[in-house]
Amino acid sequence: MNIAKRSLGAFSKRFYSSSKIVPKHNTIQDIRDKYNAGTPLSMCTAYDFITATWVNKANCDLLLVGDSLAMTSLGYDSTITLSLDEFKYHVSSVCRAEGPSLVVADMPFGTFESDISDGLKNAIDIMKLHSKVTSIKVEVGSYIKDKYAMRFIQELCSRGIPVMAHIGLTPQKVHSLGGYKVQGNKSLLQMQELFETAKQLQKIGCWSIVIECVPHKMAQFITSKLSIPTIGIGAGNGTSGQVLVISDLLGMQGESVPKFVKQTVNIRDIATKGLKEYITSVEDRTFPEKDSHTFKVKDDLWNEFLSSTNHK
Ligand SMILES: Nc1nc(=O)c2c([nH]1)NC[C@@H]1CN(c3ccc(C(=O)N[C@@H](CCC(=O)O)C(=O)O)cc3)CN21
Ligand SMILES: CC(C)C(=O)C(=O)O
Ligand SMILES: [Mg+2]
Repeated sequence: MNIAKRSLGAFSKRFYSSSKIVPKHNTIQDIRDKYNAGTPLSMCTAYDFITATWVNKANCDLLLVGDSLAMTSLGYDSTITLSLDEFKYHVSSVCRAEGPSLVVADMPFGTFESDISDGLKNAIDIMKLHSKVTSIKVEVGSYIKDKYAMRFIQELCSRGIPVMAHIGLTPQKVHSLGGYKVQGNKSLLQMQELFETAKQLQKIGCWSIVIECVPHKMAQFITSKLSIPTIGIGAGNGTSGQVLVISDLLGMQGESVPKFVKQTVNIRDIATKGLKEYITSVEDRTFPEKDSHTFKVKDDLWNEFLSSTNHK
């Protein structure tokens, strides 16, 4: 046994030291290291190749293919109507962008609620879309009321599928929550359940937790009692990191956004200004310009062409 162990050790040492199979993006361990060093984690959604290229180029730690794309990219009025096939199409396009951001993909509504084994199959299918998909994110209510989601998450974790849980305001439960409302501020019971849920999720193996729309104090308290990173959205700056929806952050839609959003630039205004300039230049024929936007043919060939036709 000693010999076997020694030779295996030698093999693995050789294998790893000469191996070129190193991930070209952040791993969960990289994120853990940053969290352990006390550095806040940045996460942002992306919905397609182009937005994913921006997120990677900006060196965002984590990239979420969020089911919010139903509303921001596809124009649905909630995340509930999004189909798994529609979602997968977006996950694939996001993953084609190169760069460091660790890709997490949401489990859309209806892909795991009816049956655990269906849910596992769908999670595996999402992971199989691209080697970049590193973790699945699952929305979960209180650990007492939502025993099903807790079990599903446990099944994923026990199979080695990394899970980022999502608690607080869980948009897929908009109807049972009665709207997109702040959570963990209504009653003692609700606050205790939120805290217990977070602890249970860590216990069953989640590697991180998104906390959405809860009071700053609650999110900070939960974060201080956990040893896995929390990623907040509308949860104050006491979490281990922050996540925002890219179209909110960059002002891509210009419609009303939740109060917790910080908009850093206004892409929609820049884009419409650029489009108006283009339209004007088309209408007044200043575009395309003679030299920079057009192609030429040699004079003698052109003359030959003209004389070969009947046209003068
Ligand atoms: N563009 C976009 N950004 C998001 O953050 C987002 C989506 N879409 N779609 C899915 C969910 C829905 N989310 C939302 C939507 C609205 C509020 C909102 O209006 N909240 C109120 C507080 C309501 C209350 O408790 O009184 C707010 O004032 O921000 C919050 C989260 C978060 N997610
Ligand atoms: C808002 C984030 C956390 C999300 O779940 C999404 O974008 O779908
Ligand atoms: Mg989501």
